[in-house]
Amino acid sequence: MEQLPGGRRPPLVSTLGLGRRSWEVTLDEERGRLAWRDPRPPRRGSENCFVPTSEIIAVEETEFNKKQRNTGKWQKMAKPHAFTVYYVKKARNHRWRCSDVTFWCVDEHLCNQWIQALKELLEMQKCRPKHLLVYINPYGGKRQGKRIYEQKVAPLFSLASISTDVVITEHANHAKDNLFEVNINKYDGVVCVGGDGMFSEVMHGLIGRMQKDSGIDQNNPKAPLVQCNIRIGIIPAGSTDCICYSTVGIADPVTSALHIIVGDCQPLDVSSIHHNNTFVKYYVSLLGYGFYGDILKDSEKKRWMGPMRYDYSGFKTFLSHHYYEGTISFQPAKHALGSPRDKDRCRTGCYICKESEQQLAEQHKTCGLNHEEDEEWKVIKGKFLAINAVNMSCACPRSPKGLSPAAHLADGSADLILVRKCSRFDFLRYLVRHTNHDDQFDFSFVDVYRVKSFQFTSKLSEDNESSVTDIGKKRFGQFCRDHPVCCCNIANSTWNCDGETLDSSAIEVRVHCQLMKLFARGIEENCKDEAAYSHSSVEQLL
Ligand SMILES: CCCCCCCCCCCCC/C=C/[C@@H](O)[C@H](COP(=O)(O)O)NC(C)=O
Ligand SMILES: Nc1ncnc2c1ncn2[C@@H]1O[C@H](COP(=O)(O)OP(=O)(O)O)[C@@H](O)[C@H]1O
Ligand SMILES: [Ca+2]
Repeated sequence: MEQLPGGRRPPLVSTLGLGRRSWEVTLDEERGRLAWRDPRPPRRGSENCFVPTSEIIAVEETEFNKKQRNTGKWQKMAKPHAFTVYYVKKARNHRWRCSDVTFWCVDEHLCNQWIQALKELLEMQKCRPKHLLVYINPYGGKRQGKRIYEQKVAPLFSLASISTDVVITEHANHAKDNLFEVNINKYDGVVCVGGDGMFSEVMHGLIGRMQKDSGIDQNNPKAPLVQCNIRIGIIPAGSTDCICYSTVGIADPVTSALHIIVGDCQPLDVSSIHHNNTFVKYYVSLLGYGFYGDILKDSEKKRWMGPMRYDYSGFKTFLSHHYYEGTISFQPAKHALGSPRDKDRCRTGCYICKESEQQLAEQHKTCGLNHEEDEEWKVIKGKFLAINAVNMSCACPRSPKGLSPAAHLADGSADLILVRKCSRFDFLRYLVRHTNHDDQFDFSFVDVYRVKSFQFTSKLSEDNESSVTDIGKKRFGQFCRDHPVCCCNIANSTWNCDGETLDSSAIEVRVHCQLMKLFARGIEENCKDEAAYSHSSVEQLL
């Protein structure tokens, strides 16, 4: 076929059958779309449809079955030839579905020409994965991971000619350990079926593997980490599914599978946590001390309850109303363009994240020569009900705009939210704002900072370093747990790190801009959704 300058072919235009009518069908490589138009004069009910070629899932030759042939004018005609195009259909609230359209014509050659052209176009989409490594946590969320993958995801992968190696995990850390052993170069991506904890495991495997292969010591908190270019896809089958929801806009297995198939790519900030120059963990969504740490610790004992455990432990933790004393020091993220109180949200193609990407590229050119150490540290001492450091909005079905609605996925910063000691009623007002449109930071007892690194030491560990003996410490802790009404918890809280608990309370955290990539495109700007969240009854009471 003749080619236009730049190697592109002229549009392919044919009159093809769709249902009982003839349509004008155009495959326009330059505009990147497949369109079909009812050529009759416009009247009510006549339609124009188009699909971006980047959102075509597959094309297949279709056998006309007897039933179709026996209806209407088929009987009088020579055997029609047909092909079906499977494509992404965007529904409400960021949900994607696989839709299809079947075109037919009598000319076999024309039909083959269409199939060939569409297949070549799909071949040209180099960002699409062909071979994936899949890890399924069969015990995540409502224990439906295996069923969700087999029934909803595997058929779509096979339709899109993606081959897979599937590992059903047998124990915690199975996926992580496996990622250190496999021939990772064989794959175009890794898929995890599970919740935030399962994602975290896969991410640790991949980032750890990359650093090991490059000879980077993860225990060095200042080591410039090597970016991980193998994308991770998340099929949500967990309890909170915050990472999936915050990067796609919905926690829906079919939607996520389709983002993987079309080869979307969303860079993501990852923060590293160290304690005494020893690597502890990475995280991408929430690192929470106090309220969210206590919920997680209590809920681990109630895993049998499934996702409900968070409601149970949430209520219990709210009533206990413990606050914790400590010191936070942080370096403000001066490089970042946005602020946590911005009205604008991080959406697909976010310019603030793009700006950070450019800064990062510049930094790589100068071999990472920045003088972070010289930059100012701010120090805050206080009594806190919650300390939440979020790398992304942390939107999830329970909190549709998240803990920091204006946080960015890939700007190299985290939002540090400090909720100081306040009354139970005020803390409830704050929590309710996780679920409605009101500003969560508009309280005298809540402070928020956009940071690139921070450190925390609890009052208890500060004191320990100087005087109290281990035995005395334990007794003191015990004493206050026996008198929960006093709320002044002498014991430490626990850090909730992407849904996993940490052993140490004193930590050092650094944001690594765009350290990894997901099969996602961020949340798309879309006016027909963002439907008003159902207002909770609690909200109406306040
Ligand atoms: C009275 C109104 C109370 C409203 C409470 C709103 C709760 C909003 C919860 C937002 C939590 C987002 C942060 C996500 C954390 C996940 O990494 C973690 C682990 O998720 P996983 O179990 O692995 O899916 N889940 C929790 C609850 O800590
Ligand atoms: N086969 C397994 N048995 C037990 N635990 C597992 C298994 N596979 C993964 N895990 C662990 O289960 C934890 C929670 O998994 P996740 O999928 O996040 O579910 P949930 O969202 O319900 O917490 C993760 O920390 C992961 O390491
Ligand atoms: Ca960020």
